[in-house]
This record gives sequence, C-alpha cells and structure tokens, in this order.
Amino acid sequence: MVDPWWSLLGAAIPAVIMGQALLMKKRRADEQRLRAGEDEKKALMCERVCTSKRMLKKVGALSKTLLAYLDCHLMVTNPLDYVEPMGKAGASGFTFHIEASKDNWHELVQKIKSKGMSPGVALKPGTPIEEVFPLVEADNPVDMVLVMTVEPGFGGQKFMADTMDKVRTLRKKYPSLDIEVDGGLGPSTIAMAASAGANCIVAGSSVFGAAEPAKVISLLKNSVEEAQFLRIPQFLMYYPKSPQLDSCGGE
Ligand SMILES: O=C(CO)[C@@H](O)[C@H](O)COP(=O)(O)O
Repeated sequence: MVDPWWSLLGAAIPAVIMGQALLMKKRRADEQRLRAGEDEKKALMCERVCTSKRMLKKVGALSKTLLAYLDCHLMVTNPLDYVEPMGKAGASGFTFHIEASKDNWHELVQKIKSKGMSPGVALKPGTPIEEVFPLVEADNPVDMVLVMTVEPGFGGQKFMADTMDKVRTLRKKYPSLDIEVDGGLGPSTIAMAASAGANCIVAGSSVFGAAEPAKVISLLKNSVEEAQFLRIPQFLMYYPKSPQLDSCGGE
C-alpha cells in the first residue's frame, strides 16, 4: 500500500508546479501589458507605493539612522506634489520621470534643489534619449539621468540589453554625468551596463535574493570601478585639468 505521506506529496508537487506556472503566466502578461504601453497610469504602477505615508515614514526613518545617500526614484504622474514631503522626510536625491514632467521640469528641478535634494531624471525604455538632453544642458541642470532597463512596475524583470545604446550615447556626450540603470541588474548583466558607461546601479532581486548580498554588492561595485578605470584616458581627453571621476551621490 502507498504511504499516505507519499500520496500527499504526490498531490502537493503538481499543485506547486501549477501555482508557479500560473504566477509566471501572470508575470508575462504584466510585462507584455507594460511593454505595449496600453495604459500609461498602470505603467507607472509604483505610484501608490512611492507616495504612500508608509514610504515617507521609511525614508524618514532611514535618513535618521543611516549616513547613506537616499536615492529616491518617484515613478509618479505628478512629481511636483512630492518634492516637499520627500525633502522633509530626508531624501538625498529626487528622481522624476521625463514622461510625467515634459511641461514643468524647469520648475521641478528648481524646487528639488531648493529643498536640498539632488535632481535626477528617469526615462522609460521606449522614450528616446534625446528627450533628456535639454535637462542635462540647462543652466539649472539635473545631476543624474536614470535609464530604466525594464518597464517601471515591479522587480525581477529581465534586463533589456537594447537600452544600453542610450547609456553609451549619454556617456559619450557627457563624460562626467552620473548615469544610473535600474531593472534586471545583477552579476550576469552588470558588465554590459558598466562598460556602456553606467556608474550608479539599482539592484533589487539580485541582491535581496542572494545568499550573500554583500558579495553581490562588491561584485557590482568592482565592475563599475573597473569600467570607470578603463575610461580614464577618454575622460582626460575631455577634462585634461581635472582628472576626477564622479561617484554617484556626488561626493
Ligand atoms: O522598481 C523597479 C522597476 O519598476 C526597479 O527598481 C526594480 O525593483 C529593480 O528590481 P530588480 O529588477 O533588480 O529585481
């Protein structure tokens, strides 16, 4: 006779597999929907999380307990509304989306700086890189450009290698600019991003899902530093008198 435990296990395994398959199906559908850009509001689905009181409290608590640069990326449709609360909470950097601020980025950058934060601009994978040039070249410019390497929405998505052309274009045009990448970054994709010119790396699942997060962080940092080192001759051609490389967060 079959042991009842084996029968239970026999039923549980297909149920788990089925659950995983359904989860993957849902995730693929979410990704497809985000890529198709069917619904602009849903594409910025982090809005509720970004602007919740809980998130502001977290920023507040972190700013009081850590001596770290708090890089806050607001995937929201009306960033202007959150400059003041984020500033009060203790954010160091405030990154907004160009797609949500085409008409008011001048005002936004000024307000962010007036609250003591460093402004950054983010762009989604489908947005042409040329759209951020005016913000980098303005009299009152942004300090950083964030090239999204997945559609904004959730962690654990696949890195979109074709976004690296944007990073290369930016690095060539602005040798000392802080260029951030976000989405799908980890040990298997960092070399592409670092050699393209990214120097600020956002990593979620590759770090938080690792057995030894500190090792993954070192690996990511080393890749960026090595790539920066290899760019020094190119950098010196542009800035022969100031051979200093940027570090994200503006030290
Ligand atoms: O919020 C987003 C995308 O919307 C990103 O910041 C991701 O959360 C990064 O996570 P991984 O892709 O590294 O898991």
